[in-house]
Amino acid sequence: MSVLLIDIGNTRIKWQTRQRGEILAEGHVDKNKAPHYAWPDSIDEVAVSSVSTNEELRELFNARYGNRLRWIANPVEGHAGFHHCYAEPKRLGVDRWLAMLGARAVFNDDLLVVDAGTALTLDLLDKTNQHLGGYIVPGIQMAQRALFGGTDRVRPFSDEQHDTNLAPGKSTVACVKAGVLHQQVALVKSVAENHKDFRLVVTGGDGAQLADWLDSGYYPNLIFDGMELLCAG
Ligand SMILES: Nc1ncnc2c1ncn2[C@@H]1O[C@H](COP(=O)(O)OP(=O)(O)O)[C@@H](O)[C@H]1O
Ligand SMILES: CC(C)(COP(=O)(O)O)[C@@H](O)C(=O)NCCC(=O)O
Ligand SMILES: [K+]
Repeated sequence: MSVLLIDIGNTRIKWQTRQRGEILAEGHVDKNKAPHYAWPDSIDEVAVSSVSTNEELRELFNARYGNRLRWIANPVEGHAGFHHCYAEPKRLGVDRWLAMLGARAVFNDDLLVVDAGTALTLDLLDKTNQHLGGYIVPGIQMAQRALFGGTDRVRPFSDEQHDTNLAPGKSTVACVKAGVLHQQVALVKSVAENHKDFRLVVTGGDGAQLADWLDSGYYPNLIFDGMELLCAG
């Protein structure tokens, strides 16, 4: 049984094809290029998780995959021993929920699941699968854009591009890049410090960059792992 797993985030679409847990192929595409993208076809089942309300994409995948398609827009309440803490569980981002399910498949510990995408999310899941809550802040790109877009003189000067690290910046761009990265690393460290027994697990498009500055592994496939588990029942 082959499955196509598609994760629609606020910035881009990621996909993988899998057979019994083995990754056969993967890719990513900007949302606006999705209609003209060469989507895999010889597939038994397709699951799409989406945090973006996008009827065009839904119609696209519906037309392409018909009754093979399962659309996951919200966490499934009462799923396999997972306990929500939101009064309205459907409001929890389905990507956060799937990343927690995916992380649980790998680790039995208390978990701090960090997803560095458009937004940076941090979620605490204890050993009994009780979601204790989390944090949402702008992700790296969004935080930088807020500064460049919301001020007159903090500009993305093209003659100031360079590698990013946590050292104090010596140009506008360096100050913004180092500042935003430092802020994100410091937030994760601070939450981890307050939950010392929780294992830190990092995923998301900017997760590898973040994990470099943290005492943590990078697990790029947590959302897909969660989706595959959900599809398996
Ligand atoms: N090939 C890529 N294309 C676009 N963004 C990328 C790519 N590789 C890494 N990134 C980073 O990943 C971030 C998006 O992460 P992702 O987890 O895909 O977000 P979302 O799920 O919110 O769409 C971007 O802000 C960018 O910094
Ligand atoms: C927080 C998010 C925007 C993160 O999305 P992403 O960065 O992966 O695009 C998404 O999980 C979402 O829309 N959540 C709904 C609100 C909530 O989780 O409470
Ligand atoms: K995220």
